[in-house]
Amino acid sequence: MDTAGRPRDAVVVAIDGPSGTGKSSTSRAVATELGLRYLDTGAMYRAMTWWMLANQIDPGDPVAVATASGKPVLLSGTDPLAPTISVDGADVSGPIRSEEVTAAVSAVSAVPEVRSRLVELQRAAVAAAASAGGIVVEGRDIGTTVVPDATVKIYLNASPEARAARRNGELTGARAVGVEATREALVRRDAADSGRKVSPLAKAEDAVEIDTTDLTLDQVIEAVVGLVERRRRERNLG
Ligand SMILES: Nc1ncnc2c1ncn2[C@@H]1O[C@H](COP(=O)(O)OP(=O)(O)OP(=O)(O)O)[C@@H](O)[C@H]1O
Ligand SMILES: Nc1ccn([C@@H]2O[C@H](COP(=O)(O)O)[C@@H](O)[C@H]2O)c(=O)n1
Repeated sequence: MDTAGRPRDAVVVAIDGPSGTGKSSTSRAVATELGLRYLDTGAMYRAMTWWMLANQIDPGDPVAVATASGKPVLLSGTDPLAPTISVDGADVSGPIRSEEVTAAVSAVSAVPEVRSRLVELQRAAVAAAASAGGIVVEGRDIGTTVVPDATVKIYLNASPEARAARRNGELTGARAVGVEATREALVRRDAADSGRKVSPLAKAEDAVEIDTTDLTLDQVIEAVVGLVERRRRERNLG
């Protein structure tokens, strides 16, 4: 066992960064390539936000959100090839990506009671994955708060322009709002996430920062896999 009580060969990879830097795409590919589980913590905050909206609780009312934060039953599936998220037994993987949820998620995520509940669930998922070799966890505060003793910590970054172009490339139909509006929305959300008091979006001191602006997704995946494999070799030699 290591100092965290995990099997010595269990690997925890923390991947943090602002929206549109490639965390989900990179995390799922790295987990698949290395035979690890995968947890999308952003989907958990989105699911909590979706539940608040569905139950007519004002996301801008921190007291109401805090009071209700223990009610929804959230369940994350950690298969990187088919990750899932359900609320009270219902699959919400589609609805949590709506514009309404995206506009409200930062406010809900700033409520301390929401964070303490979801961090508890995230740590339980990390512990459960240890016997299966480990897990890649993506989010905003994984390396700083959720798993500060992670085997490898990565902080992905990219210019707002590159991130907006990528995000805009995903938006279709009525959701396509133009790259400038997308950039403004990303910058607004980044500011809210990094400016909040409780576990803000931040790079852990011991995280490796990768600027993905001019890298292809495959190059980012290759870089992260290389870092994990190097750390595994160092630990086996230690
Ligand atoms: N290095 C890259 N070069 C080009 N496109 C990329 C790169 N990384 C990711 N993408 C694309 O950008 C879009 C956003 O990627 P992804 O969802 O992985 O970002 P994210 O950081 O998880 O965003 P969010 O935090 O909002 O979920 C996807 O369409 C993905 O394929
Ligand atoms: N560890 C985390 C992960 C996410 N959040 C909040 O959720 C929002 C959505 O995350 P996506 O990865 O789906 O973009 C994000 O903007 C944060 O407000 C968080 O607080 N902590």
